[in-house]
Amino acid sequence: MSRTTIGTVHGKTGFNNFKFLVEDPSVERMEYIKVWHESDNWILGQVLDLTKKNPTYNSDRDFDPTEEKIIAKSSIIGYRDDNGLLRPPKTPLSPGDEVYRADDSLICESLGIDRGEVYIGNLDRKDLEVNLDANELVQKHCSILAKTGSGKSYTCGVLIEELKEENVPVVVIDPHGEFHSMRKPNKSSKQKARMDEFNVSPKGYSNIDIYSTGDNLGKKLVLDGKNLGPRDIIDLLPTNPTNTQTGLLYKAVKELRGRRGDYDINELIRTIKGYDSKSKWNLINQLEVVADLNLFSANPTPIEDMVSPGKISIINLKGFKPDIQEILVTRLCNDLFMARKNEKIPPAMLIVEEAHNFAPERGFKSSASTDIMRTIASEGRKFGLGLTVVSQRPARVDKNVLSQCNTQIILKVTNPNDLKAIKKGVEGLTTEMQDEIQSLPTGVSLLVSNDIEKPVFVDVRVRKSSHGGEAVKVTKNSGKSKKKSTNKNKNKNKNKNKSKSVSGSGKTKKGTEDFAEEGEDGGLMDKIFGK
Ligand SMILES: Nc1ncnc2c1ncn2[C@@H]1O[C@H](COP(=O)(O)OP(=O)(O)OP(=O)(O)O)[C@@H](O)[C@H]1O
Repeated sequence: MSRTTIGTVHGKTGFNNFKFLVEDPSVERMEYIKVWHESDNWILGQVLDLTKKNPTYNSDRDFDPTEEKIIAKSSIIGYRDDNGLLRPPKTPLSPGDEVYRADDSLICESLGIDRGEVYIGNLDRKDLEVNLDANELVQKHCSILAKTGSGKSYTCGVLIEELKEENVPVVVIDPHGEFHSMRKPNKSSKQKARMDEFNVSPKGYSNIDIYSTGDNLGKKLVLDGKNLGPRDIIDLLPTNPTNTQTGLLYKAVKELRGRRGDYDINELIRTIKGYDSKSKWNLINQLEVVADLNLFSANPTPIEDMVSPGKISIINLKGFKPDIQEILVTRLCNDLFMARKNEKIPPAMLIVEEAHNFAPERGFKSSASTDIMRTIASEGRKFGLGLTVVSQRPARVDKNVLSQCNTQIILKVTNPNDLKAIKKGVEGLTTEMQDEIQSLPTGVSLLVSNDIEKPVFVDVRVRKSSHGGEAVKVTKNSGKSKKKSTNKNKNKNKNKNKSKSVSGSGKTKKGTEDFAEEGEDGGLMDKIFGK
C-alpha cells in the first residue's frame, strides 16, 4: 500500500473535481491517485492536468526556483459502497487532505477492469490487465476508431484472437485482405520483445477460412440468389430504379411467387422482358449487371459453414469495385442476420472494417448496406449477433450505428470533425481526455465500456498472430540518410511557408473542414514520407 504523500488537497473542492499541490515532481498526467475520506475510506481520483507556477518570477528573470509550485487538477472517480456500487464521496474532500498514489488493487476494484475474459491490454503505464466481458462485447457491439496508421487493424486483430480463444465465431468483412495472416505466429522481433510485458506468446491460428469470389483466394463465396424480394433486388441494383421500374419489379416478383417454384435473377429478367413497357430496358440492363457478377447461385455457400464455434471467416473483398463490395456486404449481412434470427447459427461477432463505406453517415455517401448495418446495430443484441465497426473516419460513420456501440476503442484521432463525432458519442469524456486522444502513441487507446466505470487509457497488447496490415515500404533509405534529408526538407518547407505568407494574404485555401487534418490520401503521403 502506498504510504508516501505526493501532495495535499488545495483550494475549493467539489464532488467531481479537486486540485492538489504536488510535492512529488514525478506525478504524471492521467495518473491514478487516492485520498482518505473520513466516512467513505479511500477515494480514487485521476490527475487530469498539471500546471506549474512561480510567484517570484519576474520579467528580469530574477526568481527563486525553489518557489516553483506544481498544481494538479484531478477528477474524483469515487469509492465502492457496501453494495459494490461506485459512488462519489458523500461530502467534499477537505483542503489539506493528503494525496497518495493509488494502489493497483484500489484501481482494479474501483474501475472494474478485471471482470472479463477478453484481454485487450494493460492500463497505460501500469502493469494491470484490462479485460472485457465477452458476452457484453458481443451483445452490445463495439467500435474501433482511429486515424490511419494508429493501430485500428492491429487492435481488431487482438479482439479477434481473444474472441477466437473464447470460441466465439467471428466473420470479418476485410476490404484490404489483411486478416489471413492470423494463421501465422507473430514473428516481429520488436513485438516479440514486448510479449513478456503482456504475458502472451507467438501463435498462429487454425480454423480460419478465407472466402472470396476470386478464383484462387481460398473458399469461394457464393450468395443465395433464390427468391429475392423486390426490396432485396433494389438494394443490389447499381442505381435506384424509377417508380415505373419499381412497379415492374414488384409485378414480376408477384408473378414468379404465384408460380410457387424457386426463381432467380435470370428468371426475373426473362419475366420482365415479356412486359410491354419502354422503361423495362434500363431495369433489365441493371439486373443483367448483377447477374453477370456471378455472385449469386441456387447453391450458395452455406452460412452454417461460415459460422461455427471458434471459427474465423474472413470475407476478402480485396480487388473488388466499391459497388460490388457493397452488394456482397449487403447480402451477406442480411443472410447472417436472418440465419441468427432463425437460430441456424450460434451467436457470433460480425466485424466490419472501413465501416464508413458500408454504413456511411447521411450526406457523405449512400450505401445499400446501411439499412442492414442499422438493423444489426439495433436488433442484433436481441438475437446474439454482435457488430464491431472499424473506421478511420468516425464522423463519416452512420450515427445510428455508432451510437449502438457500447464498447468504444479509440486510438489516436486528430481530425476536428472526427473528434467532434467521438465527443458526441462518448459519455464521461473529459476535455483533457479529448486532448490526450490527439497525441496518443500508436497502439495506445482510450477504452470506453459498460464493463468499466470510467474511460481508461489502455496500452493494447501485442498480437500473438502475425499482423497483415503493415505499411508497404517505398524506399530502402537507411535511417541516417533519411534523417539528413528530412532536416533539409524541414528547412525547405520552412522557407516555402515563409515565402507563401509573405507573398500571399496569409490565408490558405482549405477544402472542406473535413480535410483539415488528413488529405484526400487518408494520410498515405505522410505515412510514406513522414510528417
Ligand atoms: N498495440 C500495438 N503494439 C505494437 N505495435 C502496434 C500496435 N498497434 C499498432 N502497431 C503497429 O502500428 C502499425 C499500424 O497499425 P495498423 O496497421 O493497425 O494501423 P491502421 O490504423 O489499421 O492503419 P490503416 O488505416 O492504414 O489500415 C502496425 O504495423 C503495427 O506494427
